[in-house]
Amino acid sequence: MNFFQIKHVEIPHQNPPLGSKTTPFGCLRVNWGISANFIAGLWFNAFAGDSFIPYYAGQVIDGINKIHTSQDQFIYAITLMAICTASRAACYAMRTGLFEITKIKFNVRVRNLLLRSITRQEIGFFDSVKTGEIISRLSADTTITTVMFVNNVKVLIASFVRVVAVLAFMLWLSWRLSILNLIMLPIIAVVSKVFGGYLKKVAMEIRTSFARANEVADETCGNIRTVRSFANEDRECERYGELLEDTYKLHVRKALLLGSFVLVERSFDLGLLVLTLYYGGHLVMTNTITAGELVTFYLCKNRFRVSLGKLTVQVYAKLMEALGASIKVIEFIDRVPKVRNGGRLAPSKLRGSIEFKNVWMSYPTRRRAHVLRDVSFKVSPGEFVALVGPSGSGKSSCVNLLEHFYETMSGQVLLDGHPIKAYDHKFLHRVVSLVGQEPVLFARSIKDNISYGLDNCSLEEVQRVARQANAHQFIMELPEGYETGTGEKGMQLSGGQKQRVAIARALIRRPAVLLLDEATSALDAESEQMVQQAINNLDGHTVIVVAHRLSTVEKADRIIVIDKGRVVEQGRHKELMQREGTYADMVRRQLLGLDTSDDTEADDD
Ligand SMILES: Nc1ncnc2c1ncn2[C@@H]1O[C@H](COP(=O)(O)OP(=O)(O)OP(=O)(O)O)[C@@H](O)[C@H]1O
Repeated sequence: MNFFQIKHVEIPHQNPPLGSKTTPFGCLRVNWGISANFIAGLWFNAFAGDSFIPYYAGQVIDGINKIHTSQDQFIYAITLMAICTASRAACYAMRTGLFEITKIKFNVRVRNLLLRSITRQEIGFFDSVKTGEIISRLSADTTITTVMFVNNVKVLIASFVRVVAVLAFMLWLSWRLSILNLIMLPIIAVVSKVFGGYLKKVAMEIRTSFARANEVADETCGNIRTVRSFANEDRECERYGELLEDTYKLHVRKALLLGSFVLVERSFDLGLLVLTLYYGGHLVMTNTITAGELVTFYLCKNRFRVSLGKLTVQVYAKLMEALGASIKVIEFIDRVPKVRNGGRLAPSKLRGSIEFKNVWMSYPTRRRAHVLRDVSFKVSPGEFVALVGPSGSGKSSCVNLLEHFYETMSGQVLLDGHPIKAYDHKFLHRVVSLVGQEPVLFARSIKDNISYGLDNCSLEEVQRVARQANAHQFIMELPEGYETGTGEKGMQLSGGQKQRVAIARALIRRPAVLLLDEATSALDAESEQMVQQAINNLDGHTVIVVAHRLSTVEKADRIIVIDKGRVVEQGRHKELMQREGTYADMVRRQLLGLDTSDDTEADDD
């Protein structure tokens, strides 16, 4: 952990190996040139400023006493004092500039490492950690960590050097007066330790409390339409206010702690001042030291106390506070994802066969609820398969496994005979494309949304897939065509338009496996039929469709019926209708306009 060793901050282009410790404190690079100058500057600063200036101030006093016999000592002392002051100012300027650069470099590095680590976490992590907390860690906590840390390391080094230099000078001036001043050190150390411990705890609570308030603000602003439609703005603001009130109370606790600490420290200081002047006056009267030396000692003692105070209150206590804020940041940076994307398999050709082999699954947040139970089925290359079943039966969970968002508890999900996790992360998501239930678009142009994650995609290619997804016509009717912005999360498009853009985004990758999870649910019958037609015409792609509207999957090569996490039937539409089982019942209920979406919650085992 060397904070002077900064040449440049390298942001790794590749992810650091999983499990490797990547704390920001360990990754600053070395520039010995700057470090050496820097340390030398600080030493000189400390010596010149804090030892020689008081020394020559004392010499000036003694020079004044002898001014009637010679002016030399007086002039000499003033000249050297001026030189020391100028050098000190130059060193101070250098130190300030270097630390400002260090601070921003450190901040940039911590933020980069944090986002890089967060985006590598498994999807289950985002089920339990809310976006508001992540944003809070990324913004406020990284700033506190880096600004406080670097600022205090600056003060720590400067104060430490000053304490050592000034103490040596004080001992040289008068060991008696020095010892008198040193007896307070152990007491201050104990007091600092106790207060520092409390401060670290409060600082952590403050950060967590801020993160909670941020979660509410993030949720409210992110879902403002829902909040407005329930006229719940005031309630949300009250919730936010209550959480901020908690933060305020914690800040009051911190202020009281700091105040008490300063009070204790200043009381020691006052007692010591009286003792030093009393005993120092006695030494001058007995001709052990001169009046000028007492002035020098007094000035040195003040600097010693200020520096020691900084080492304790400002540095120790504030470093503890920074540590409180940084614990979560470092924890997130060092977190090893529970689902590893460490596969290396990336064959040049993928046929697109899929097999679920005795798969059991539960979500990390509800370990005991099995959402898939011994699920087994096969999908051949180029087959069009539909997953149907009541709401909550586990259809999307199958899709989640195929995307390697989660891992199975037991059993295997195979793609072309290899476990999904054996595939390279980037390769897998190029050959397996998903259009989810609520597709999310990014706040950029339609063209950029369709070509998301791909480099050098031509407009012709984008238009080709947009036509396939039945989106071209509505896009051309927009004021700026393919350059039209979609707004945050695609809010400036209708649900059906969003779905068509999302389908085009999946098709442009020419995936070997296309997963459509209720991807056409927001389309009108005509658009749905056209998109469906396009999907049916896809050649050489394996297509898995999750659908509630059973009329859309009648033409599927195979329909797999899932109920309560188990495969209960499979076959073509006709076969299943003849079987008079769950599927036939669902179709009949839908034809009669009855609800088929009775929830089948996973049972706790
Ligand atoms: N991220 C999650 N964390 C915990 N439980 C989840 C999560 N996602 C889904 N579940 C639970 O898993 C079960 C199966 O959900 P899944 O989304 O697979 O059902 P589905 O058949 O696709 O339902 P629908 O047709 O309504 O989309 C449900 O009980 C659901 O509550």
